[in-house]
Amino acid sequence: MIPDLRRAWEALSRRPLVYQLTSAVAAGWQAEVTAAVGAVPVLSRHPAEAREIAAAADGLLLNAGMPGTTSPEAFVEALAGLRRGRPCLVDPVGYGATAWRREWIDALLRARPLAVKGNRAEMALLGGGEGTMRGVEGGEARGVAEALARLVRSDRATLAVATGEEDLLFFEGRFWTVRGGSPRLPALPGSGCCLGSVMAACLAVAEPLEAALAALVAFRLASARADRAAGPASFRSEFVDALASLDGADLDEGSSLVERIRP
Ligand SMILES: Nc1ncnc2c1ncn2[C@@H]1O[C@H](COP(=O)(O)OP(=O)(O)O)[C@@H](O)[C@H]1O
Ligand SMILES: Cc1ncsc1CCOP(=O)(O)O
Repeated sequence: MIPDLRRAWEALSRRPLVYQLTSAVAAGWQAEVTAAVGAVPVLSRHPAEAREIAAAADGLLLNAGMPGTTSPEAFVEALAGLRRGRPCLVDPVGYGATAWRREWIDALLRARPLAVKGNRAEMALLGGGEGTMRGVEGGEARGVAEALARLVRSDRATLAVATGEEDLLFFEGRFWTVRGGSPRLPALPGSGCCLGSVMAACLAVAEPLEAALAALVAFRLASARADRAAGPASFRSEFVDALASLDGADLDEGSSLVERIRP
């Protein structure tokens, strides 16, 4: 049975506060989509206040995209401040691009976040498969499903997601896929970062599987609605409008994009 995505989406009306340590290149868009789905974004990057902000947050997003010199310290502080039972999502942007980033993200996963989500190459590399990275752009990937399962079974996260033409999710021993949407979405730098923001918001108010699938489906639905935009800039704003317009009934309907599979 497909999990209740409507329930997860409608729970966003509780307006969770989502603390997001993320890249400057995507931060504005991430704040925008967080607000568009009804959640409340906060994005300070200073280590001196990260613990206090995290303590007040309903959920935390750690995005490794564009680290500054104090990011590792700020991430550690945020993890220390997050209240027990509140979810943390790690987005391992650019995993494998440099040795330093690889070690930094490996260390983050030792804190056992609830969820980890990246593109196929990032997730393959993170979980011991094969992948190529060009800057933060993912290329070829092999062994993605095995990598997701390995990440969860080795206790580095409870739920793992690899995005791509078809999103793949692993949770409690089961694989799920999500299809559809517009290929114009991944062409925009920061679209995966935005997915991390909405997924973190959903995780703050709903059960992990429902929450993660609701965010994945919402992105597919909204990108399909924006698909006819004239160019990348209008696609982006139509995508945000579409995301803001989604309701529980849309998510019910969008459940048809989800499938449970046995790879
Ligand atoms: N071929 C595709 N068609 C539709 N949506 C896609 C496609 N590839 C990726 N997506 C979606 O675009 C967003 C960004 O995914 P992706 O490019 O894989 O990650 P990243 O931006 O982190 O590299 C996600 O919401 C993902 O589901
Ligand atoms: C271009 C770029 N450089 C560092 S982070 C970043 C954004 C990557 O965002 P996404 O992985 O969501 O496309």
